[in-house]
Amino acid sequence: MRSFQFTKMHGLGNNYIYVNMFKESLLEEELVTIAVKVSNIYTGIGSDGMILICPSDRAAVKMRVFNNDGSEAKNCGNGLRCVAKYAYEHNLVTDNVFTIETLSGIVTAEVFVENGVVTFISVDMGVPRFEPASIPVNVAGEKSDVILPFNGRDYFFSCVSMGNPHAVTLVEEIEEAPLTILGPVVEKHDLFPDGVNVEFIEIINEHEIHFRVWERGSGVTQACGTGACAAVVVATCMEKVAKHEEIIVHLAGGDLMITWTNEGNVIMKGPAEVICNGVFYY
Ligand SMILES: N[C@@H](CCC[C@H](N)C(=O)O)C(=O)O
Repeated sequence: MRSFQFTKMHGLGNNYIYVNMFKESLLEEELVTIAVKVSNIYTGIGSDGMILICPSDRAAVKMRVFNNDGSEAKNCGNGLRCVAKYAYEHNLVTDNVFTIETLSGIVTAEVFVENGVVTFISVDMGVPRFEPASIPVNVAGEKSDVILPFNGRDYFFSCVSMGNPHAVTLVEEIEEAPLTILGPVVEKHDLFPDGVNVEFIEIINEHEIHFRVWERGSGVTQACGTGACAAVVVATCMEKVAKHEEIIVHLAGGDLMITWTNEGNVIMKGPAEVICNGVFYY
């Protein structure tokens, strides 16, 4: 039987099994199976997926993200904050500001430290992309908006890439959003050849929104960092929230602070927590 050491961490309840690939050596061809195994709540550890913290020749560290169905994603906002905390607290980096490579590019993270413990993290998530091919979404023309009829009602989804694909729709009452019914239908809709993360948002005022997510490859989660960024970008384009100001996104697991800056980058700020450390046998 083989084994590896892991740390389970969460960002606002969005929890992953983190593996330090500076020390561990998992076989590439087994990563999908291992991600599914560790995520299983009955026979594994139980998580939204698995995240590898790897050496990088382009940045201080590299993050690889696997959803709990084994699919690999190109980005993860809550994962980035947890990776930043782990990297700083395990001396993989020495500065408070450092870069993290993802499959969708390199981002910069800043950690805020109290008594050697990282309590808060800010990540420059880069520039959102709207072109249909960059999401990808199968629509003609330049606009990435789609209307999906469901249960006698038309849902208008604005699509945006934050390195991974998002479809965001506005609802009147967040508690009434058909998260578990419409979420999986949109996630696997033919319009989205790579699948999509599905977000429902309710505008509270020009500085606050409610947010619920159905994540591609993981289903309902407590929070989605890239989804919160996408939500603020879409709400800004619809002129529902203040432009270039910090917006508080209320997720099921807590709050994220998101700013779509004048320069075009999206800044995400929020916490990250360690749950436990252990050894996984497989
Ligand atoms: N929870 C993440 C996003 C994880 C990947 C996503 N499910 C995908 O497949 O793109 C976040 O915090 O951004």
